[in-house]
Amino acid sequence: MPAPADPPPALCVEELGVRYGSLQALDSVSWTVSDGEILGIIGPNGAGKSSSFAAVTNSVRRSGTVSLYGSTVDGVATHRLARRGLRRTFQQNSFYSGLSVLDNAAAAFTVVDGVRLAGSLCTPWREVSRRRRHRASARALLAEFGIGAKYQQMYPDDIPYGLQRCLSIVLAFGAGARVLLVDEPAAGVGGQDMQNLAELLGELRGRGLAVVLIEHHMDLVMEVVDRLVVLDRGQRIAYGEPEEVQRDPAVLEAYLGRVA
Ligand SMILES: Nc1ncnc2c1ncn2[C@@H]1O[C@H](COP(=O)(O)OP(=O)(O)OP(=O)(O)O)[C@@H](O)[C@H]1O
Repeated sequence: MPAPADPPPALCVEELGVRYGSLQALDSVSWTVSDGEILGIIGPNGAGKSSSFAAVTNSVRRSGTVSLYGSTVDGVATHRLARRGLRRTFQQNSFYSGLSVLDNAAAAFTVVDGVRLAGSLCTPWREVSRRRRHRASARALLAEFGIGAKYQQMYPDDIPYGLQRCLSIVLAFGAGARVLLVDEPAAGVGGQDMQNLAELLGELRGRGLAVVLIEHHMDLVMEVVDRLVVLDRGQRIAYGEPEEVQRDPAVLEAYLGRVA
């Protein structure tokens, strides 16, 4: 009997290209990430890291093919990809700033469950119990990730910045991410906050998420990633295990050498 085929990777990116006018921001870049794995994308400023996320989520015009769990998602709208579990966080936090941390988290569960306008009008009591359920799930999610009652009642902008960065990731998880693209979570954080981020990303990997991490802080990258893609001027110049990539002369020249 033939051996069963390996399952497809969570996300498979093939020959991704992005062009802004005359600038080739990304040129035929390929990589994969699997469930329970963290893939890092690094590279100097302007290398094409954020464009990679924009391309994968179909928020810019791009060439190449992207497959989610074996199904091509070329041309699928960004919000539909999110509903299918491909979600991203941004360099800037994007909370509902007029809602408490708890209500932001409850909104994530509403996203998963869907908004039911007809239900709200015709069976409002069901809607009330649905909202109560979402708040209970939100409270449990936040508590599970160490965001206690004290912070849950506050506005996101009023909680410590390091916690805001973790909250973005927790909300994306709560909203149903199976493949999570995390864009520079450690920008502006340090010390214990950086360690908390590393633990959070490791926790999500342990829960089977496929995580793609763009990050400039090399200590965080080297602590958490399983594999690395290195970009420079839109080209993939290295791809592999962190230790191997770290020794690659092209990487030392293009990126690590400039950091040291
Ligand atoms: N919307 C845009 N229009 C035109 N050029 C853009 C646009 N977005 C990015 N670029 C350019 O494309 C190139 C790649 O940008 P990108 O933001 O993907 O790089 P990056 O690796 O994420 O950089 P950084 O580390 O500074 O965030 C850069 O030269 C950038 O100036």
